[in-house]
Amino acid sequence: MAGTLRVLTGSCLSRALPRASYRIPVRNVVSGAHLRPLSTSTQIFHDVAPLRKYRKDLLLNKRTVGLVPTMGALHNGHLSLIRQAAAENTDVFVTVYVNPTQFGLNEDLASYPKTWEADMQMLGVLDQELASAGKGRVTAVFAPSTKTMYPILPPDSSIPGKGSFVEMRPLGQLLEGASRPVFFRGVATVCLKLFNICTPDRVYFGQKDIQQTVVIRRLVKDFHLDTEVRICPTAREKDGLALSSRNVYLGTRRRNVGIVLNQSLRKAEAQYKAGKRSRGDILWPANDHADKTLFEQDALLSSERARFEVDYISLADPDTMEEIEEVDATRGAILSGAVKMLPLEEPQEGEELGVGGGQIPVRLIDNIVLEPAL
Ligand SMILES: Nc1ncnc2c1ncn2[C@@H]1O[C@H](COP(=O)(O)OP(=O)(O)OP(=O)(O)O)[C@@H](O)[C@H]1O
Ligand SMILES: CC(C)(CO)[C@@H](O)C(=O)[O-]
Ligand code: BAL
Repeated sequence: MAGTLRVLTGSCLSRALPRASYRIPVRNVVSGAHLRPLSTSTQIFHDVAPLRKYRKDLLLNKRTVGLVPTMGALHNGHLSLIRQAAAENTDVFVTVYVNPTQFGLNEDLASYPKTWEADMQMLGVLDQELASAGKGRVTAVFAPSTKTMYPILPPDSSIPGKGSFVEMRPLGQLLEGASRPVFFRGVATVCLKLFNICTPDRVYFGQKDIQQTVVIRRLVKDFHLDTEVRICPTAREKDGLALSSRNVYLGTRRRNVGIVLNQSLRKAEAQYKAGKRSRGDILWPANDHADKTLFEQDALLSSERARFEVDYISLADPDTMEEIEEVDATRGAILSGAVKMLPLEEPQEGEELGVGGGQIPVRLIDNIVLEPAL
């Protein structure tokens, strides 16, 4: 049902923290069985048993836990999830774990940004803000090792991979899953583990990764997990670019062209808002804009251009992510897309190139929910 896609609205995006303001020191690392009594300050856990004990104590004290799973490299999108979790729970658990099984063998696991110190400082600043606002607090950060998360067999990212996995077919094989064949298997598997460890009352995910939210809803429903799934709106730059940990690799030239995805989706959305319902009518301006932008870039000198490939621009059913020919206005639909920003061919002296000198390909995703129109 379209209702399952409801994205929270409200103030969770309202206060962005400037990165320059990180000053709060990391506190309370807990790696063994020893635990401090319940406290308002953030504790960092690396192991399952002490976190479970901590969680149990919270339950006995009738406190509620909102879980925000992340892969670190925190930005204001993550913070918006945490603010929402803090508005709805007494305690927020943030997990920081770059899960290897969701990266295919040729994907960017090795280069995925790792900014632990900055992340902890960011959480410290945010937690102070939450304390002043009298909201729930970030009381636990769970940053497990891979041995902890995969205790029996080492993680295997190959398609026939050995191990214990959760798979959703065909949902996990569509769209993002078509380009990243082990992605949703890895996401569903690690989230099941995190949910089992943290037993959250609510879990918080960003709309930016819309197919992931559909996978998580499916996981919770199909496996009867006792938690509520909450989806928060996509935090964006002023021009509409979705915040993403991987944006640090873009550099100015690719970042300016990368907005093409959001622009294309908005053109499709305008068609829906104007009353169009057929796939062709909705998608053509999006494809047209992407094609024209691609053409423009190709025509530039290699020292000036930022080339990209469009992976998909999709109009899909909100529950199954399967392509649709016509939008049922009682259910709405999901417009989504992915582009791959290619390495710069000729980086220029003095150019702002981003992390990796403009040479790391960057996959950008975005989406717009077409709300039921009745
Ligand atoms: N711009 C955003 N707005 C709202 N939520 C976001 C945004 N970006 C990420 N999230 C959410 O934060 C959670 C953790 O995401 P993750 O740590 O992978 O960050 P990311 O920015 O999505 O990184 P990546 O570059 O890997 O896509 C997910 O639920 C994701 O949807
Ligand atoms: C949900 C998640 C933390 C699982 O590793 C990851 O896919 C992400 O950050 O979106
Ligand atoms: N935000 C989704 C995590 C990933 O791209 O691997």
